[in-house]
Amino acid sequence: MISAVFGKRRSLSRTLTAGTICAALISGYATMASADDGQGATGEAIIHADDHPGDWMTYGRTYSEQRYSPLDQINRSNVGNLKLAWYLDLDTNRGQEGTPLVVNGIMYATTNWSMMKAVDGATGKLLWSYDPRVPGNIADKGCCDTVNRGAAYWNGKVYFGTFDGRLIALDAKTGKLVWSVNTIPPEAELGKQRSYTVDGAPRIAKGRVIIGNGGSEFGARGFVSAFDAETGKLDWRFFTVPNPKNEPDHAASDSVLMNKAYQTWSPTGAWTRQGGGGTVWDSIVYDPVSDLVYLGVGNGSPWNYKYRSEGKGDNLFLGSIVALKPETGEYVWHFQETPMDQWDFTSVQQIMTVDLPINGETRHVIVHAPKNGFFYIIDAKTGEFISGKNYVYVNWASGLDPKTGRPIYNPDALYTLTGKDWYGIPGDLGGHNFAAMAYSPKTGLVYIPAQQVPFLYTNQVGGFTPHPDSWNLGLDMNKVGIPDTPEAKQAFVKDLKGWIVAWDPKTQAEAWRVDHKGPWNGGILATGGDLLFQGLANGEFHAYDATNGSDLFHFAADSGIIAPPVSYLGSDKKQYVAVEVGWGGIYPFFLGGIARTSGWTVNHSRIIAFSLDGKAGPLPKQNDQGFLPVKPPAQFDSKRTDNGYFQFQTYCAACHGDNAEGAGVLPDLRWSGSIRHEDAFYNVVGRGALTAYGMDRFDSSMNPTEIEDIRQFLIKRANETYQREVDARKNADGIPEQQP
Ligand SMILES: O=C(O)c1cc(C(=O)O)c2c(n1)C(=O)C(=O)c1cc(C(=O)O)[nH]c1-2
Ligand SMILES: [Ca+2]
Repeated sequence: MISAVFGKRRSLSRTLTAGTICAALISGYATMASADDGQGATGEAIIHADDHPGDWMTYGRTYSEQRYSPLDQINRSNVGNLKLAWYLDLDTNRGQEGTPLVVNGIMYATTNWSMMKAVDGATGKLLWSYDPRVPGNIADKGCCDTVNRGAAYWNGKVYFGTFDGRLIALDAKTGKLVWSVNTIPPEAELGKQRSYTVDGAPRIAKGRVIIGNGGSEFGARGFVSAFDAETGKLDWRFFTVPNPKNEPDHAASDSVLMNKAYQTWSPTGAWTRQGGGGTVWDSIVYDPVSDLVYLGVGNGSPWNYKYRSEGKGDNLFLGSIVALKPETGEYVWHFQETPMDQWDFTSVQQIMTVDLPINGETRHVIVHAPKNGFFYIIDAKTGEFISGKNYVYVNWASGLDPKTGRPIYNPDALYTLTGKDWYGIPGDLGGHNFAAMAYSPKTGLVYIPAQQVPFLYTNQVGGFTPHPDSWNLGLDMNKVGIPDTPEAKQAFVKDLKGWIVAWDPKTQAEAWRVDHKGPWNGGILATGGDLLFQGLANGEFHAYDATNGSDLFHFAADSGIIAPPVSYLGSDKKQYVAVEVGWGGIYPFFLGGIARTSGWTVNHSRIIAFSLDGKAGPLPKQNDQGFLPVKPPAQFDSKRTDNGYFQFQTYCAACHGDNAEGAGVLPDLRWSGSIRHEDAFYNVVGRGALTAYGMDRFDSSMNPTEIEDIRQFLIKRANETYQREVDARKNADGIPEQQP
């Protein structure tokens, strides 16, 4: 890829060699004049990332987002001696999903609640931090924890999105604000059913900062915006689903939406009120070889295809990769992986470009492992489907049409059309979610943090009824949870799996795998030392042999890890491997107690960094008991608990856990002091006593009787589960016995 870029830009390489770019960066002349091809000095430095492999300048290290570091001081023969070099405690104990950037030895890490920390990569010393003060009451405007996946670097500035929709540029040296813009235009905010949050990392192409958003579980119409990196001025915007009236938005997407996409939706489905979805909440990739920006487009809103689009049409561009021109946002091509989405099958998962030998020629391709469970190889220039094969077990499709790549549906999986429940694999969390995969050019393998988490899709009966302040899926929220019987739980837990698939894209087959305890493990880093690094849900950090998966090193990080590691050189020229530690994201939030089966840890969020001569370990011992069961009030009103369950599953479960069992990130409401008194509970849930901590007030979505019903339900659940939770604290793993 590098040679392809160099070949194309010979004029540039004459005037500005990779060496001078690197030297310019290191001596701080990052503001040097842009090169003539519009990439700018930072763009060239990212394109030539392998000339300064000690940096990690963009989300996936290179524009190809392979998450491969050529560094090899740490390798298979010495990784067994890896030691903790430093750790930095974070000020939020929630899910940490960030990929830190490293430029000239300085780490820029974003953390939960959209905070940014600049840290000396060799010592862990905090240089500055920035808190954009996201209001606590908007945590429930996003589906999946107030996470943040990372930053972008350009020309002496660092950029990141905030959960309340801002894009912020800071001076990389001082942490001072340079500019801040609201990325959500007023016309997109259509009341309480529409909800936008920003938790993905921005990417920068040719001086434009491109950022998307999330919200399709509530009601949202997806779009990305490109802002001038220097000024923050809006350059272009691209909506991923049509305007409900098929009118121009005066955006870059107008022509393709009106001429191509609108016809793939029914004119009067619920999408016209609910936005249609298609949020671009994770992957946005610029490929300098094809000179295109790729968007990974998300699921439909509402999920229910029968309600959303009256069961008609493919619903472009849901579940698609869309390619745009970086300068204008003009549409170039698309490839739809999941037509007629009704499973939350987002295609936002990391888009990676590689050069692969295919039928005797080297082709520059996109490789993609979206939620739907298939591994796709697509021509990066044209979007032509080359091949696809399932990388996990799937039951919704028997395969892909070899010519078009369209899924061959299992008719039973189309549950909104059959009207019958569907136990889908993958489920809504996908065969692979945001946890990044990696590719090693040395082994030719793609390493996917794969998982199996089934989901019972059940239609909402009686038509689509949206609720403000709640997920609006068109599904029956009373049914999507797991019944609290040993049989139901055991059957479900038996189907939960998490592992690394080492996937050979040349043969479209699994080469080998490494099994984990359960789903929801961290992203993967591959290195020139023939190593893979991955943190696990059970709080361990591992190094594996990239050629065969042998486990070569592990470290007790004490808290679940979901973020991807990075590797870099510190100012001392030593190789470090670092990762953010912190259990959270949607799996423990929504699945609650069930998620504990991946490994039960108490969340102490940190950044940890390793080197061969580190002297900081092991980590200090901390409370590993978590929220301890408290004997609940004995009395509850059993006439109110059914409605309490319905209200809980509708408004509370997505953060506090299915059926009121927590997984240790947010308070486990069964043991909360506030369930002891009606007023105390109403003060929190109805009047917002804890908004500063992320707990919104719900008095505009529920009346006091409904809120009291929830309290009665919580007391019932606390009584049902108290003894088994007390007993579980005596087990080695803290998981109640009947959950094997
Ligand atoms: O449809 C959306 O807009 C949207 C947004 C997000 C998000 O912003 O984090 C997630 C999802 N969907 C989603 O489907 C999903 O599985 C998911 C997991 C996570 C996470 O960070 O744990 N976010 C999201
Ligand atoms: Ca989604």
